[in-house]
Amino acid sequence: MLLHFTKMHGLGNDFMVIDLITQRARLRDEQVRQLADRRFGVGFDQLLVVEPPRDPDMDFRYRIFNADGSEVENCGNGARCFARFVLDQRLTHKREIRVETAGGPLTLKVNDDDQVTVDMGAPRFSPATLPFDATEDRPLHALEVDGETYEIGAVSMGNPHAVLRVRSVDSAPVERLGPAIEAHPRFPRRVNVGFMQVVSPHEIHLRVFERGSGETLACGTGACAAVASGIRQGLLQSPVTVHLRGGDLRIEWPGEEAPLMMTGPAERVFEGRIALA
Ligand SMILES: N[C@@H](CCC[C@H](N)C(=O)O)C(=O)O
Repeated sequence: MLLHFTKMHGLGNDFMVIDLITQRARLRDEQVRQLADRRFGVGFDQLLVVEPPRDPDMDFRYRIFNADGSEVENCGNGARCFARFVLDQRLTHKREIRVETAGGPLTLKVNDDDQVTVDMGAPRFSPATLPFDATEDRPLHALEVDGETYEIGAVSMGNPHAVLRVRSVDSAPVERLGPAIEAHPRFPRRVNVGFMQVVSPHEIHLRVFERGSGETLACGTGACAAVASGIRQGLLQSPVTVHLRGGDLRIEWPGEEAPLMMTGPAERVFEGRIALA
């Protein structure tokens, strides 16, 4: 059976997007991993699946799978691509779209300049929400990795994030510390790891080693988590421009229970058909 797909990206964080409203398919973990392979498959950081909503108040259900086949709760860059996809494919004519995700409902707005603004909900800092094995909810937690202690912010954006402040993203030990923190036993469901360089209260550089996908050129939920953690620590003030390797995101957060708003681009690259093995 041939499955129609669209290849998209948000700041170089790339996606295979499949419409399972007009097509039928059931993907096994190993098929996701094969499709994600950049040599033997289509190649992507995440697979995004568009389905009909289960809740009648929502417009769509949107499921997210990492390149390693694991299903996850949330994806910020994916949410923007999702919004462009359902409009471009004429699955909706709405420019403000409500979607169900495994991490909770999201509201997406396609702006007149075609940038997409996503209401990402409020960040959660309580260790149990990630989950993270810690007794207290604090702005920074000491985490021991390979005999050294690092101070990390722990933030849930529906999905779990550890944020580590570094002097420079260029010299940050992303390849060494990323996988070690991702699989740290204090994060029983693993974690996305952000390396944040503060430039000014309104500007940071960020690299993210993503759970289940490795380092990506950009991570939307990672950008939100870094800004929330930076504001909570008194290092940043809303709005914040986040410079990622693939480009910039604008993040706004008034604080407390208010939602984080993320604005950035979403691009279609090509379309194709593939036979499922
Ligand atoms: N690229 C994403 C996040 C995708 C999911 C993440 N790897 C996880 O496992 O939670 C983004 O833009 O937010």
